[in-house]
Amino acid sequence: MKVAILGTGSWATGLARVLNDNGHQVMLYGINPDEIDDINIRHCNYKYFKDVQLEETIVATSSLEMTIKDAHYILITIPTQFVRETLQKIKPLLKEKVTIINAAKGFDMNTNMRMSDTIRSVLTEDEINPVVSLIGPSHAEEVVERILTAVCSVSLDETTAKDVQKLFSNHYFRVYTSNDEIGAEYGAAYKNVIAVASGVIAGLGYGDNTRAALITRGLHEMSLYGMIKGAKQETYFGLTGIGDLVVTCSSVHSRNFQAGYEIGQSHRALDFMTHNTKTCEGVRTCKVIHDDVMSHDYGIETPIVDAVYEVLYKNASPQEVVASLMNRDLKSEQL
Ligand SMILES: NC(=O)C1=CN([C@@H]2O[C@H](COP(=O)(O)OP(=O)(O)OC[C@H]3O[C@@H](n4cnc5c(N)ncnc54)[C@H](OP(=O)(O)O)[C@@H]3O)[C@@H](O)[C@H]2O)C=CC1
Ligand SMILES: O=C(CO)COP(=O)(O)O
Repeated sequence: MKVAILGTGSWATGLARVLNDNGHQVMLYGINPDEIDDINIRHCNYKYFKDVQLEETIVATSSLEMTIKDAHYILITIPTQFVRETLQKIKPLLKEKVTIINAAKGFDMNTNMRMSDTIRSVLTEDEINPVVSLIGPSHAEEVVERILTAVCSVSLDETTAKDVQKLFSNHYFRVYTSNDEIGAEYGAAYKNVIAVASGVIAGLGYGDNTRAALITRGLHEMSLYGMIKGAKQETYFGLTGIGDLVVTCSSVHSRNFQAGYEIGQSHRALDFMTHNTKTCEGVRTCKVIHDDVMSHDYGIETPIVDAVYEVLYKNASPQEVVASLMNRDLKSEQL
């Protein structure tokens, strides 16, 4: 099978290795000449993985047309803000029906739609098979080292979910199926905001108790929000829920965690917000969710998202925001 992979960043490279290990033909589409040359000439991706030697069968190009040509699958591994424009470029190039597999986590830049809806708003049923998302606790830095990982192939269509499950699964990469597209996609986006908060509390010097409390209350908050959107509650006890939340809140590999850490250490977000160039989708996701909750009467509270919003967008002191979170009215855990 040929898989066209959008992006030459960390997740594109990590998943390219999984697919290459499984005997599939992979071609990466990139916009960064250094990353493309690294992959094609030096067989590495030095910017992201200093010590990893890649297989020569993993190739990259700046030609979207060459990447898409004869591809059975198109894997989206670019940041969410570029997904719509890239799909619009792909649309006229499609000759046969393909399966789009989304691995990006967040919302569309223009419409704030989740990713599967964004894909379906650009590409029609005549052009693509049912959309699949690959979501779960998986940092590229570990996948590229073939460290045991489990994720979900999420689709409204069971047959396509199973097809993608088979495509990726191997002895170090285990894929489950799920049909809760809404739950998985809102969870994958929401957990990035909680990961920023986790970095902030680490940067401020708090400990394991604090992180455990944050993850637990973060899960509660993200499941309430997901269910408002139509998610199944049980999804939040699975790989796309608690699994993805734990890995992103606890790992030094997470750019969202790193962002929060930097902010916690520097006691203000202004510097980070002005200078950051890394993929850190929790920053925008925080605003999307905050604005959505503020403008609707959903009947839920989102104190962690609100706190991160204050820090990122109002330049509030992280220390003071944490103190005010702790000083809220006491309540039952179920609320
Ligand atoms: N890294 C991970 O472990 C995981 C990431 N994800 C998700 O995958 C998505 C990609 O993240 P990740 O790989 O980490 O990000 P990276 O920052 O590592 O890589 C992003 C890549 O996309 C390229 N790019 C940017 N814009 C375009 C465009 N318009 N067309 C083609 N390529 C483009 C970048 O080029 P340049 O270098 O020039 O900017 C870079 O090569 C995100 O949504 C993330 O949440 C999901 C699970 C795990
Ligand atoms: O989604 C991820 C892990 O599942 C990647 O998280 P970061 O974007 O924070 O690195």
